[in-house]
Amino acid sequence: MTSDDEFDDDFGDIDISALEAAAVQNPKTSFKRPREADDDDNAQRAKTTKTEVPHTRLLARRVLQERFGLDEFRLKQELAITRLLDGGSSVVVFPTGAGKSLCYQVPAVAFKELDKEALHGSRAPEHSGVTLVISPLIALMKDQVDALLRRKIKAAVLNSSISREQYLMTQDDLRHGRLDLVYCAPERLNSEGAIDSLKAIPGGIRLLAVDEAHCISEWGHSFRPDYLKIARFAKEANVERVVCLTATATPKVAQDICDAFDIPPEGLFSTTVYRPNLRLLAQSSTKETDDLAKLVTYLRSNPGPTIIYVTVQKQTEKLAKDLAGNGFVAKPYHAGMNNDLRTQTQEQFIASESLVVVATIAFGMGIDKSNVRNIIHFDIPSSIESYSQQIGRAGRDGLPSTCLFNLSTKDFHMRNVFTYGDRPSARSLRLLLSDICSTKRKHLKAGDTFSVALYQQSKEVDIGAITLGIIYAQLELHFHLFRAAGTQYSIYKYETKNAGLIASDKSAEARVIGKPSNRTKWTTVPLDSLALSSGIERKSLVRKLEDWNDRGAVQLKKEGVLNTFRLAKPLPTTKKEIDDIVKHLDTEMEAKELQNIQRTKDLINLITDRKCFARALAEYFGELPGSDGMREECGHCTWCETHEQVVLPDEPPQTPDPDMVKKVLAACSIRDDPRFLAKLAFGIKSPRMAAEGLYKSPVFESANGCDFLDLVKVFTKHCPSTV
Ligand SMILES: Nc1ncnc2c1ncn2[C@@H]1O[C@H](COP(=O)(O)OP(=O)(O)OP(=O)(O)O)[C@@H](O)[C@H]1O
Repeated sequence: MTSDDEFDDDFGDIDISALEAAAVQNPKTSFKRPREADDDDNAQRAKTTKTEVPHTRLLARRVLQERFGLDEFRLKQELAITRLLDGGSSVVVFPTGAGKSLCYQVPAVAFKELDKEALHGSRAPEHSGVTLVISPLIALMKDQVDALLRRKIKAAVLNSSISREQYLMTQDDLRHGRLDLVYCAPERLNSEGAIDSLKAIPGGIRLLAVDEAHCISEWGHSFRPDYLKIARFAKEANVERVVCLTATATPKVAQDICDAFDIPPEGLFSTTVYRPNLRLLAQSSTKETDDLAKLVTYLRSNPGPTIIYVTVQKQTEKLAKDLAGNGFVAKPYHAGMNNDLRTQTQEQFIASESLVVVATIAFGMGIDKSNVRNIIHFDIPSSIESYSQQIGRAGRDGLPSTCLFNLSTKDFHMRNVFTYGDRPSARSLRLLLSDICSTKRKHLKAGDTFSVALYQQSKEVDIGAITLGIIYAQLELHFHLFRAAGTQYSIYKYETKNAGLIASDKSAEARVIGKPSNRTKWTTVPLDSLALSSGIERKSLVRKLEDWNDRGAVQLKKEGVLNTFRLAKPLPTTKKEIDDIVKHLDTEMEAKELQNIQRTKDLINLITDRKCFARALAEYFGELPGSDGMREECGHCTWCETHEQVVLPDEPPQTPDPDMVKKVLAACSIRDDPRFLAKLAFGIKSPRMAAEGLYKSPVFESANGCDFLDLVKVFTKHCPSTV
């Protein structure tokens, strides 16, 4: 289980290697970058930089007005944009909804204008280069691209949401320099083919925009190791300049971002998180308090569009129903709902003057609604950063809005489920490393590839999919064992639709694939062995099958996602080498767990301190008193209004009950993993627990009032063979 349903992972991009192969091979679209053109580009880049400076500010304003229909820049938009147009890189830290997107959209359009204006010749339009936007939010990319297309700005997405035809078309557009902006998810940089095609864009990557850039920092609240690959990519692809954007960056996180892309301090443009129109309230309650009644009273006296944040998907449904029972129009929203329903709820919310949406953190990113009147935290957010980002969605129109934090002792259990659930046990790490470095891969040398079915491996080693992804990224980035090379399907089968078309195909690939089975409806194509025996590349065979599918000769079915990795050196073989990696990973996971515990403490301290909330928030993000109009006291938070501390009821964790321990041990024969037993007793799900059918056992969550780490200690005594 993980708290990270904030982002849509792009793991669905699985036929990417085949698509890339198709795009590259298409003779109509293939592009060979002429040597002379490269050289010209470089020379012109050097020349134009000198002449651009006086024009850039005016040009940016003109693009803003003529292409985006807006009058003037906000905050430090103009400073950040001008710096980019002048050839520098920027880090932009503006609050939610402040207008970060324009900081890359305006330059993306302005580059072509700059080229036209340059005094000493210019790049040809098709050599103007592209702005590549990396964002973890697939839905948001699509919304932005649609909005840009409406403004006649040429933009496209490259992610798992698009069809094969759209993908090939976008690749073609890229190769011919027809796009101003292209959006993709960070996971795309796990594909060698995708990296190669981005590197081959004529005119190069003029600007790389990294959205949600706090994910780069290990100190950030949602560190994503794939983000570290962006900086590596930026160097390898010689991107001309970078803009990193985030709504939440402590000084440490901002520094990490600057360091990753070698951006000097003058490239950092940040504005205050202080929002004078937001009234920040907090109230505490005990396990016995009727929180629903309190919420209903609050909503009756604070009408208007409202988002209520809770932690788990089920709770969104229940609370929305409870509120509907009390006469409110309330809807749930979470990542598990189908896309149509999510879109419908989102659209209703945007149009509504009164709708209450009860949501997980999946709701809000990219929702451009100016009159949200209430943001309510009905659970404990994961960090001050998340809290700040979420309250930032209130009152974008500048009108008074309220943010209520309902802090209840009963919510700590769920927060801890997320905090402790993300860390795999040492046993799981050992199993994983033994599996990756198994003897079957002993013969592999640097440059060779190996493939893993991550979904299957996740179950076998009892590590959730997202954590597994993080570990693979660490093995790549910290241990330099291999590099992610892409994803592919393990099984290709087809049903014949037009036997004549297949029979008339005399290509080498068709010969190798052979005749369709006449005994079964579906013919399975053993791609790996055919490629090995024939010497024809696997991707050429895949391309042939896709081609048959496109021409209606067959209906193709693809199953079983495999992630492929290219070795940087032979995999470790000795027990010591493997143990060292396990130890290192375990130490890192422990540090991360402690960091997450501290994040919750920091947030609780902020709410329960004897201090103005708004001021404490601004200080957390490194703002000094007096900066940007921030006063000693905001005058309208719970502290400022009452000068009474919000007191968290003292409800210490229970001591693990020996009877409970006995029951857990009686219900489960596992004795090789104390963390597993502690998770079972505490109520944290895991792939192994699902396989053992233990969720329904009465012992699951039977010790939810205990401290999780106390439980680990108790169960360690019953697992003698583990360290
Ligand atoms: N200078 C401006 N003048 C008027 N409107 C603007 C300006 N800059 C941005 N906006 C508008 O503000 C809204 C929010 O912008 P945007 O989505 O870029 O914010 P953001 O900072 O990326 O927010 P988030 O953190 O939620 O992603 C958009 O409707 C955008 O058109």
